[in-house]
Amino acid sequence: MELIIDRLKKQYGSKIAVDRISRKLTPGVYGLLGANGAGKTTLMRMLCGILKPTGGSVSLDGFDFSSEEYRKALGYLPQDFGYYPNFTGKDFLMYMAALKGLDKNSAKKRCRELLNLVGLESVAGKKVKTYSGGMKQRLGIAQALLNRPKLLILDEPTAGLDPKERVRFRDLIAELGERNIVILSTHIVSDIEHIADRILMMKDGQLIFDGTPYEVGGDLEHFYLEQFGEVE
Ligand SMILES: Nc1ncnc2c1ncn2[C@@H]1O[C@H](COP(=O)(O)OP(=O)(O)OP(=O)(O)O)[C@@H](O)[C@H]1O
Repeated sequence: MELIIDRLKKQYGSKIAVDRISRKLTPGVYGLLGANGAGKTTLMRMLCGILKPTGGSVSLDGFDFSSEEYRKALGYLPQDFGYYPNFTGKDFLMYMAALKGLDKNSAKKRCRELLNLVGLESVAGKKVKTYSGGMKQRLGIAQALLNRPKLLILDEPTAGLDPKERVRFRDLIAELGERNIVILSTHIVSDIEHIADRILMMKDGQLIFDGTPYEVGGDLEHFYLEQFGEVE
């Protein structure tokens, strides 16, 4: 499986948010790191086909990102995910499953599996408005997995998770990354260090580093601050 990003660009007026990024990705977990405004969300939204690029293209195994095949292979957790507070966790997932075109029986089965996977089975019948931030985030991850995506894109997925949830999340992502392409963004360096196989660092719309946490030489936080000119 291969995701090919070719000279992808997004420009808003005179501001270039993503500056002709090219990269081939194979299965694994990719941590997209960058300061606020580096272009992470813009890049991810283009990879999800919900934001039209100014130039360039993206394809997954030869299918262009505007195609039905690409959309079917994609799972996405946006940064500002809209939950329905009066839905129960289970109803919310069933609703998302219907939107994604799953038939009722397979939706029921898949929802049960996913609630179990993200550890929400005991609160599945409770309303989302009673959930903690971390629980909502786990529900968001579950909905992104409904269609068994080959390409999973998660924008700031670790926001709001407590330490125990972080460990659970890390294990889940590592497992998914064995056979799928998982791209997750964050501006919290320590979150990515233990999760990602590769680190993609963004600054001013460009990829300024692409390598393994090992290549960084041990201290990612220091390396990151160096790249962003915040170390004397
Ligand atoms: N709709 C828009 N119109 C104009 N400029 C935009 C728009 N969306 C993003 N930008 C600009 O593009 C740049 C990249 O923004 P983006 O949201 O992709 O960054 P980010 O790395 O995701 O940051 P954050 O971590 O804050 O989400 C920023 O300078 C931002 O101000």
